[in-house]
Amino acid sequence: MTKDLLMWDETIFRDPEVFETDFIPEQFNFRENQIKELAFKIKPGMSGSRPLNTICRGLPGTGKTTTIKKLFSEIESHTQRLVPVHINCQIDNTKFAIFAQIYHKLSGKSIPASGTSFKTVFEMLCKIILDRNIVLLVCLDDANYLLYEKEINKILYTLLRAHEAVKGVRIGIITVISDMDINLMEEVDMRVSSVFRPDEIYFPPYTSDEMKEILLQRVYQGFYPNVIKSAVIDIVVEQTMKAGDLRVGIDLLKRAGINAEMDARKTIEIDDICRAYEVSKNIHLKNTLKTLKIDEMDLLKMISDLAGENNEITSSDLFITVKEKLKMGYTRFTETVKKLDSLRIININYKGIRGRSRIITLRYEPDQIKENLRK
Ligand SMILES: Nc1ncnc2c1ncn2[C@@H]1O[C@H](COP(=O)(O)OP(=O)(O)OP(=O)(O)O)[C@@H](O)[C@H]1O
Repeated sequence: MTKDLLMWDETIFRDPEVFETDFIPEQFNFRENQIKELAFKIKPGMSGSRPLNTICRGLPGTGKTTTIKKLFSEIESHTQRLVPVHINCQIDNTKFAIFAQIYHKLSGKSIPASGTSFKTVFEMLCKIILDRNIVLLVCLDDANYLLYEKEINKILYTLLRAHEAVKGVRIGIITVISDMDINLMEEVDMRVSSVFRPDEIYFPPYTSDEMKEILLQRVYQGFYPNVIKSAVIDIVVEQTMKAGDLRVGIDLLKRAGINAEMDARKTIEIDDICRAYEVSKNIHLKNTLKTLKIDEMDLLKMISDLAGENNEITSSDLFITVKEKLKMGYTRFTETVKKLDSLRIININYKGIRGRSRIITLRYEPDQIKENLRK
């Protein structure tokens, strides 16, 4: 019986890979300007000069990482002079871990887990750069993760001033930020800002038509013909726009396809999408929560606790508790509430004749939020 199930080779997926999170699409529309701009900043590195520093900014799922990965593979296919290194700061978020990753990329070797000082790693790295006469281009993706412990200052300072420590070393930096409220230049100290001077490249959210075209492309590549009707795709687009993150739509297609296959059907129906959405909608939540600062997470957890007890939450009552338990000031409190609203995690409704009293409600189940808060 098990054998029959596993060997059943009829599938509606032509290429399941296209629904994976690390899939790099061949066709990458609506980001031509960003690619062009970033290429222009990087270009000096191709002939041995230092690339210009940049900040790529945009909400989650707006194609920042894909743009960079595409450009990096283009660089690698044209030159060995400029060496791009992509760092995922969600995973590597200390100075040592980041430089160890860069060393690994350049040498193919890992740093021994213990006993190697940062100074040694740095010197080994600079030696490779000089010996091979290369220019380094480091992308700090999801750099918001470096802000928590102010680690960003140590990392940027070391990268930006490397040429002062070792003459001839050239390094360009791309930082990627998915939090629209963070002004990186305000977060770094003077020693860094005086040499960093990045240009910003903005990645706007996709419109509904753009989302539809991107998702249609995945459908053509990922499913066999006629697996999903146009009207059903429209619902996927609608749900994706509601969540505000393209990843939700891609995940939704994959899960809906699996749902249809589990029922041994050859077409994806609306019900498959609705069932899938219950899981896929968390992708956006997870991506959004990861961009929050610690005190913002604390406030959200408090709202979730109160909402879980079926309380009506007015902003004035909430502030009394917040002031007492989180020691948060009023300005920061209103800023954070506004941010949670703009990220579509909470809703703010105005109540009362003069509309002064604000009621806060969650857009998700309280438990769903608490489960996805990393802490
Ligand atoms: N223009 C596009 N065409 C096709 N697929 C796209 C496009 N933009 C984004 N995607 C897809 O959407 C998903 C998210 O893209 P990406 O990781 O590049 O976003 P991001 O802005 O870096 O997000 P985050 O800030 O959360 O890291 C990926 O699966 C990517 O393939």
